[in-house]
Amino acid sequence: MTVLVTGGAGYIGSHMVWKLLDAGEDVVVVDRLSTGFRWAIPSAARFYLGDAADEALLQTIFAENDIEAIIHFAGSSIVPASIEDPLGYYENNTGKTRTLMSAAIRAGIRHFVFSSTAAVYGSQPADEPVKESAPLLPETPYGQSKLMSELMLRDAAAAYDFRYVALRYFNVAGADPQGRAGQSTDGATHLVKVACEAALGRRRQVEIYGTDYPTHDGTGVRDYIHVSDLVDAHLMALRHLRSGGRPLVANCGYGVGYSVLDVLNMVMRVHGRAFRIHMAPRRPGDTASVVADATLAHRELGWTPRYNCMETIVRSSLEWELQLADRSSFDASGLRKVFAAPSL
Ligand SMILES: NC(=O)c1ccc[n+]([C@@H]2O[C@H](COP(=O)([O-])OP(=O)(O)OC[C@H]3O[C@@H](n4cnc5c(N)ncnc54)[C@H](O)[C@@H]3O)[C@@H](O)[C@H]2O)c1
Ligand SMILES: O=c1ccn([C@@H]2O[C@H](COP(=O)(O)OP(=O)(O)O[C@H]3O[C@H](CO)[C@@H](O)[C@H](O)[C@H]3O)[C@@H](O)[C@H]2O)c(=O)[nH]1
Repeated sequence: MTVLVTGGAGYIGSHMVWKLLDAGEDVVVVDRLSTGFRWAIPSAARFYLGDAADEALLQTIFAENDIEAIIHFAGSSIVPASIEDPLGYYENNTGKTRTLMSAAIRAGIRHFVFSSTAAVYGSQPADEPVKESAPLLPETPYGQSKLMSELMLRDAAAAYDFRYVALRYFNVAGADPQGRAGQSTDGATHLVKVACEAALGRRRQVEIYGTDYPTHDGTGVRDYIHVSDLVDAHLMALRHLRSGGRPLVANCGYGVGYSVLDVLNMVMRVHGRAFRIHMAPRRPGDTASVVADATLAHRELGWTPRYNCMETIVRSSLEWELQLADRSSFDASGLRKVFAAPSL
């Protein structure tokens, strides 16, 4: 029995592949390498280069492997980019998820774990920490594209022999404590990565997008979850489905909010050196604050975070950034480039 990981060359997907292999699972990856890297996929996983919604490719994968479950990370994940290219986001996050689900159901694959997001709650969560039962009012195409996929999953599970867990991730950060994986995207926009790059002199400064939010210091507040705890929740979700568990939508976060300034100060403290910050206007699509109530994931999946400490998250991110200069000398096909990665 084999687990198919879509987007397994990406940031979260590559951590998932390591986690599954560590747990003794047989793993196949499909990834088109749009933002992921060939070198990020452990050699023990079988790799198919291509689109997660390429039906001919999926048929080949299903014919050559005994796929029992799909963990679907492949997608587009940048909130502001979805405002500039809404149809691209609906296509990659919703349309392609539909095609993949349909192929899976036709092939008799009954277990599906889906990457959803806190962005489904929109900018005015009724209460914080936010529960899964809060109003779903996504204000960006990104949040909307993921919510539409959640609804397709719900309806498919009601109609077919098919069960799923959709995990609503809050802000994922950090890197594998063993240093095998991390966030490697060029020109990443995620705050922790941006701040670590600035600390290491790879960016001139960090822009703070908005200082007039109704938060403790005026900057945006998020619930940062260590990527290793997140992929652990996926493994628990897989076990939940295998043991006959009901379809589930669950938040993944720690229930603790950090502002942009809190994060920047932590990176400076852990690294031991200051970097330049610049106060900038609010970024389109951003919300003031979003913090998870993850009671459901704890209760239904038995999920217990191990790295719920901002300092640990930052330390592992900095360690990965230091390694990345070496790793960046590989191109997307896994071949070593002849030049060093330019600094940002
Ligand atoms: N990073 C976060 O904080 C966060 C939070 C909530 C949800 N998510 C979701 O988690 C998933 C993974 O995010 P990530 O941060 O690892 O992003 P990522 O960009 O690092 O990884 C996505 C991977 O999917 C691949 N991919 C994209 N579209 C594809 C397609 N159509 N077919 C095949 N491969 C494709 C990319 O090449 C890449 O390897 C995404 O669906 C994202 O929306 C991420
Ligand atoms: O250079 C930067 C980058 C970010 N921020 C702020 O930092 C916070 C976090 O931003 P970012 O790291 O870009 O994450 P989000 O936009 O919150 O989105 C992430 O977290 C969501 C879940 O909450 C996921 O769905 C998305 O895929 C993922 O990109 C926000 O207040 C941003 O305005 C800055 O001030 N400067």
